[in-house]
Amino acid sequence: MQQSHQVWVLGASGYSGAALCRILARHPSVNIAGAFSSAGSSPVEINKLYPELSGQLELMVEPWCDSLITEAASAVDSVFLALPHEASAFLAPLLLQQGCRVYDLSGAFRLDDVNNYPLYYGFEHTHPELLAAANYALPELNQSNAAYDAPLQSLPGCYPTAATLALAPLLQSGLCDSAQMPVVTAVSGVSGAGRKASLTTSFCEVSLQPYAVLTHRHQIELEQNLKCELIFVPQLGNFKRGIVATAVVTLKADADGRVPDKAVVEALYQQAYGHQPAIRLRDQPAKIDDVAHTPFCDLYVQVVGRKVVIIAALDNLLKGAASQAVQVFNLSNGFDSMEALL
Ligand SMILES: NC(=O)C1=CN([C@@H]2O[C@H](COP(=O)(O)OP(=O)(O)OC[C@H]3O[C@@H](n4cnc5c(N)ncnc54)[C@H](OP(=O)(O)O)[C@@H]3O)[C@@H](O)[C@H]2O)C=CC1
Ligand SMILES: CC(=O)N[C@@H](CCC(=O)OP(=O)(O)O)C(=O)O
Repeated sequence: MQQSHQVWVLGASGYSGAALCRILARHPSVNIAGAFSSAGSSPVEINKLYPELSGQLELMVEPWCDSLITEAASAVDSVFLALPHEASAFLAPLLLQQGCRVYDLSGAFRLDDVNNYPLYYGFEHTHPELLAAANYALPELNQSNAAYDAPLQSLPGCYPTAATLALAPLLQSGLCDSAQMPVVTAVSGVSGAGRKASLTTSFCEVSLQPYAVLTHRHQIELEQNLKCELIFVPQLGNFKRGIVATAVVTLKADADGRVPDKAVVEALYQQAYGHQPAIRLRDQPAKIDDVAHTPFCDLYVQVVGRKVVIIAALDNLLKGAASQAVQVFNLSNGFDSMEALL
């Protein structure tokens, strides 16, 4: 029998942390040695916070305290951080110093350029060396085994997971007209904003609405991933979980005016993702209910003449956060990438 891998989950009282606990609890080679909420909160059974977990998961969520850091080296192999960005930026370096492997679900280590942190995240980053050392862990695109040995695994944002998976095969193929910027519009369920109460996400206030147009922090993350400028319009939808992202690109005509046909474009996606267990290539656009509560990203490609639309759908709390983190954990530790996820 394989030895149990000891893990902590910080942010376990939040949406993505609780989703992580639920998955990790059924991982045959993992023991959740600690699950934490913010300092100053009270210890609580996770199924008191999330009654749907009753009968499925018994786990105490304890208040975090920074003095626990010194116990990390002896207590755990890995720590999952499902925390606000700045809290991750502070804690990850301390946990790495203790020799733990860190899986960070926040944006604290996603960007290459440290100067973008004040602008897009509202804080000064004090560990630029970790931005270079972190692996940007999008398993279907970053497939080098060595990347998953890095002690710091930085998980992509939910919108960038959907939009990067949608666009990468085409943009990398050289078949697109580079004079036309790709356009991405994406609608997210309200759980994308986390569990903490806020007026904008309260029941009577939520109504389909674009926000942070061209200024969202995922704009820069997407441009970094796809190595081009693009237009990104996120929208809040009045449903709980899931994202549908619609990406639009234009194909380039060759010198004789010929344009690649649908079969050529579909073959690119088949080649990139046909063997990827967390991606489902669909012949119809997915609806939210097809992907909610699943670890999949569903992709649909339509081509008419030079016009291409790629539609990606995923659960923001799973393929956009917790199940992707477990996929990455599995890759780091030599398990099947979908262990505990199917
Ligand atoms: N929601 C989503 O769809 C996605 C979220 N993410 C990222 O994952 C992270 C967590 O998001 P989400 O689950 O939505 O957030 P939530 O607001 O639902 O949960 C945040 C968690 O962090 C805890 N916490 C807050 N501040 C601190 C602190 N200073 N020290 C220790 N614990 C703290 C909270 O504890 P308490 O309950 O006591 O307040 C809670 O457990 C964020 O970085 C987010 O950007 C990434 C992809 C998708
Ligand atoms: C609906 C909603 O509010 N969504 C969040 C994105 C959540 C996410 O995945 O991104 P991070 O990990 O970068 O926070 C937002 O727009 O801020």
